[in-house]
Amino acid sequence: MQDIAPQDYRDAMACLGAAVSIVTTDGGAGRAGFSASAICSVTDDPPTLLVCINRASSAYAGVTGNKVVCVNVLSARHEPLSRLFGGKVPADERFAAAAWSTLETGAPVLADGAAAFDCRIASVVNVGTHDVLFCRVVALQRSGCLDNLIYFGRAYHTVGVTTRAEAGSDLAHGRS
Ligand SMILES: NC(=O)C1=CN([C@@H]2O[C@H](COP(=O)(O)OP(=O)(O)OC[C@H]3O[C@@H](n4cnc5c(N)ncnc54)[C@H](O)[C@@H]3O)[C@@H](O)[C@H]2O)C=CC1
Ligand SMILES: Cc1cc2nc3c(=O)[nH]c(=O)nc-3n(C[C@H](O)[C@H](O)[C@H](O)COP(=O)(O)O)c2cc1C
Repeated sequence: MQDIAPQDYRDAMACLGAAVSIVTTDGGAGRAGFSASAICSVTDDPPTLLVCINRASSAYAGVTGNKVVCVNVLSARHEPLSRLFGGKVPADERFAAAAWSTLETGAPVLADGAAAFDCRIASVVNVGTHDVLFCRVVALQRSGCLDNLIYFGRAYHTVGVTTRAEAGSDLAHGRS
């Protein structure tokens, strides 16, 4: 096995582009949220996704205490919001920069996000510095699914369908 330094691993991971979401929580353990790219779909039955959260994150106590999260998928216009939720800014200041509602769990739902997955945390696996959260989706919200904010090469980018008025409904039916 090669001895792989964390920096070498990060340099290689910087080549793996990923969509950016804001993961939020609220409840007895407080309101919190952070920008996240380490998210993926696990299974559609039961609808489950996973989120990797650094245990050093300011959002960690809230997320694991409340046991609920909402994964708010971001569009291109949310880059400034993603920077705010990317660290060092107090939670109140992060949330003051956008409009929020709730679905079933009480975790904040971004009003104009591309999609929102409202989840209860079903199980947690500790791996190194992070916890992997397996999240059961209990409610959904979809709005204009026209573009995504992407993080690639340590910078923000956009990918999307901007020229077709029916793109949202086409995507909903799996057509491309
Ligand atoms: N999965 C995570 O926890 C991620 C954390 N970040 C945070 O944002 C900072 C800036 O990131 P970049 O500008 O992309 O430069 P970077 O060189 O720190 O990271 C490059 C890539 O490595 C991965 N990565 C970074 N930190 C990681 C961590 N602690 N655990 C697992 N994977 C990690 C991500 O895929 C990231 O895009 C990072 O230092 C980190 O604090 C960013 C992306 C993912
Ligand atoms: C584009 C981007 C993606 C990130 N992805 C994750 C992630 O998947 N998991 C994670 O724990 N932190 C991720 N972070 C870092 C957190 O957003 C945040 O910076 C970290 O939790 C520390 O912030 P704090 O000041 O709230 O403690 C990401 C940051 C950026 C800018």
